[in-house]
Amino acid sequence: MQLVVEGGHPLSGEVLISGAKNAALAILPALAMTQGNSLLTNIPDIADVRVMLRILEEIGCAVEHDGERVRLEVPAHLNPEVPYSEGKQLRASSLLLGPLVARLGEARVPLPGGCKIGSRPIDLHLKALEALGAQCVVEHGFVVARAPLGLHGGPIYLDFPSVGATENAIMAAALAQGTTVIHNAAREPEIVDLATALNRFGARVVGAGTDVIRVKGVDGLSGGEHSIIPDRIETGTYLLAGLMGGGPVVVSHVIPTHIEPLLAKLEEAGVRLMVGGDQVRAWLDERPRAVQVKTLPYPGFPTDLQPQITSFLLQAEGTSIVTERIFEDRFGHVDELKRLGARIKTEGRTAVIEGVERLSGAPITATDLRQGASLVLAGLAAEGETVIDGLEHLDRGYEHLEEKLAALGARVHRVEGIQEPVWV
Ligand SMILES: CC(=O)N[C@H]1[C@@H](OP(=O)(O)OP(=O)(O)OC[C@H]2O[C@@H](n3ccc(=O)[nH]c3=O)[C@H](O)[C@@H]2O)O[C@H](CO)[C@@H](O)[C@@H]1O
Ligand SMILES: C=C(OP(=O)(O)O)C(=O)O
Repeated sequence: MQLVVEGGHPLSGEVLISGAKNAALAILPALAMTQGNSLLTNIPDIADVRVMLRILEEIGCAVEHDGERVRLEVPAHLNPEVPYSEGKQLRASSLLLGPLVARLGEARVPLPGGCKIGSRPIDLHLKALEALGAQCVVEHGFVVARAPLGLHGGPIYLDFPSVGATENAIMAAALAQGTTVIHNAAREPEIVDLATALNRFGARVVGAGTDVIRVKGVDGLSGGEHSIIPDRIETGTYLLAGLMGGGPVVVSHVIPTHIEPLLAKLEEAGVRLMVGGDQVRAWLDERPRAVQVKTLPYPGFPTDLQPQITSFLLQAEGTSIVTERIFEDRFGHVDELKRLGARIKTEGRTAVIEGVERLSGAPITATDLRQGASLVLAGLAAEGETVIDGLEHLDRGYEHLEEKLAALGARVHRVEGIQEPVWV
């Protein structure tokens, strides 16, 4: 499958943002700690969610998935082993470690997959679980965590505010005996959404959204209902997509405070913004100005929007500097963007972008989710056709990508294996 983007047609109009991939992928594993029936709404219909639902079925849950609603029935007995083929496809499969070891006293989870943007160890997850009394080893490709006598609360000090380690720590602590205090916790909105959902199911988590989170363990969790927060990364992606041609574009059903780090940067670049209720409107009256961007844990600029803002800055006036501080290998878009005429140099974790007035379409390859999104954005601005391979990466995290872009006036379509020219 390839995505053909016919560039040079400015986007305008409104796009409805889906539920957050990274919140859904934390709250679905949390349900493995509950017993009974639950309903999650505003679930994004994306490949990663479908894989997570298959995993939940394989460990014993009954799943009904209908568009943006998921009903889950969790029985008293669950299988502690996450199937290898599914588990290794996702980074978020690691988020079943905490719930399964807390509930069953044992978890067997394959070393996770996800975007290849650095080495992505899970040492901080394991250190957190060990602080609660679990013993963790890697055997035959699986992380095995054991706590036959149950977990007990205590202090957890994270060396880095890792999103996944914070989530695993909260979930494990929710069913541990006594109180856990997580220091240097990640503050991302998805952590707050996880805590909100857990509290609805009967957990006692306070402080989510700050760097100290307290969890008082309870004996069990019931099911419940929860609606997933809007996806701040999808929100940013569509704002930037609209701005590739000047806009105006409106993103709806969003939480504007969650994208403040992006909005601040866009204002600096000269973007005009109107924020109201659950909508943000953005447009440009003139060519954007170059800016400096540095990714940081929330509330810093999100690494998951770094590739997309890099594409936006390709056409800015002046020289922009983008520094990636979260992942050591997240410039996979740079070489592909150069094929479209971008002027970028990377040195270590920094990219220096000299704005150009014109990009031109070419065949290019998506190799991870947000890198792929940045190629689509550049393709929208490039003259002629850009043909993008590797759509499976985009499908992991963007719901109805072509339909949403087409509704904004983009000329994009999917084709089955385009015939390469044959040279004789
Ligand atoms: C499914 C999900 O929610 N994915 C998100 C989550 O990934 P993820 O939870 O994997 O990201 P982390 O916050 O854990 O990773 C941040 C940094 O910490 C390092 N690290 C992390 C854990 C660990 O045990 N040891 C360690 O060294 C990582 O290699 C990375 O350099 O947060 C990232 C940072 O906002 C986002 O880009 C991902 O979209
Ligand atoms: C890095 C990402 O996802 P994952 O952690 O699932 O690989 C992302 O969503 O940009």
